[in-house]
Amino acid sequence: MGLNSLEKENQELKRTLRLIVSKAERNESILNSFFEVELRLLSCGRLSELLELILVDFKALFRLSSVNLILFDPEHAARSLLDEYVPPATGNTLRFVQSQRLLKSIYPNQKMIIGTPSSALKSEAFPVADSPVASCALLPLIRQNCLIGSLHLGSSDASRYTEHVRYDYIQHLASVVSVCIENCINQENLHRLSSIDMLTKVHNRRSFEEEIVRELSRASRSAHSLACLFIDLDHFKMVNDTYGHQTGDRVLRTVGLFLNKQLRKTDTIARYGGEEFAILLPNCDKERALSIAETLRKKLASLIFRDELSRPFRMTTSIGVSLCHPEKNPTTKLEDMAYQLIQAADKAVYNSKDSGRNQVAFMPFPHLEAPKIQADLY
Ligand SMILES: Nc1nc2c(ncn2[C@@H]2O[C@H](COP(=O)(O)OP(=O)(O)OP(=O)(O)O)[C@@H](O)[C@H]2O)c(=O)[nH]1
Repeated sequence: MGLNSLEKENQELKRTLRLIVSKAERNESILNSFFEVELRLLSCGRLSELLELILVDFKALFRLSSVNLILFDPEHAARSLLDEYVPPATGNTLRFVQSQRLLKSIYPNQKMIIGTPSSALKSEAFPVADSPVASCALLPLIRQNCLIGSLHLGSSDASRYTEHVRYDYIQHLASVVSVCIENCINQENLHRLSSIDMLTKVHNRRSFEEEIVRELSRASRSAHSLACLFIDLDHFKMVNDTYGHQTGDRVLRTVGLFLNKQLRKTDTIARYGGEEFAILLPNCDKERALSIAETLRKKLASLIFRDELSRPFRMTTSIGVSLCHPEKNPTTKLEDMAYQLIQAADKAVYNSKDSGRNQVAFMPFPHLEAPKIQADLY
């Protein structure tokens, strides 16, 4: 072999090596970015955060023209967690289905679909008209052998997703997405369950005590006041004794439902004790808090309850109101402030009961017991 041809072969080998190295570097960078995305997926604590990552960030991170997601949500477990979540408007959609029919028709054998979508599949997978999708990867989301959703990655580049290439990393990503979706839904529902009162479906005491600190912090940042109402049912023992415990339970449920309907979404309603409800009204001054308390008192007194035999009866309530301006107490710890606000509202209820029940009483914050006068000083 001549020197020339050796030189040529050498150059050819060097070029091939450069190609292999650059391919390996590209693969490594793809793997690294997938690894990063995986970590971000796993660190999402809320379903809304996870969906934002999938529907918005995936598009930019993977240079896609469209990302769409279908979730199988037969019992509204996911939807109920997304009350305040607004899905992205452009190009990407989030759909919930109550039956598996659609998912099974897309994935008859639970395998991912790669390539140029037929127009029927495209309109199903990328429903936003004019989505510039020339090739796509449709990934079944599977948990315990059951289709829980479908993730659609669309590219305007026809050669991006082709049947001739293996896409193990995307398949792996779909498995991680499936686990994360299931985890977020379960965790959030569990947290919700542990913070609601099972009988009345309003917040429980533990959740109220967390919420009051959060609301005080919010009020402090925005220099607003926070009003706290305690509502105690009058002579509730008599309701139990006269009409039975089950009727008593129904009264509590009705009151919880009623309070939920009366108040704003930003207000917090909790069952603080047996027959005592607590309410937080953010950004509410004294006059408004007293007027809301008076309206609730009147409306509650006009509710007609019925016992097991359909006998009608009414209930009255004693309501205590207090109010706090956290920014005026900058040296007090939020936890202490919360305790004092609860104490003040509770004391106000006590005064209302003392003055004959079925009325609203106000106790200023901070509520300090009058100092006891010691007899031997006189
Ligand atoms: N049915 C039912 N009763 C409850 C529940 N929790 C507490 N209670 C009852 O609520 C009653 C509260 O009685 P008291 O503390 O004497 O208060 P009251 O009879 O409302 O009297 P005042 O508050 O002084 O007007 C007790 O009989 C409790 O058994 C519950 O979950 N369901």
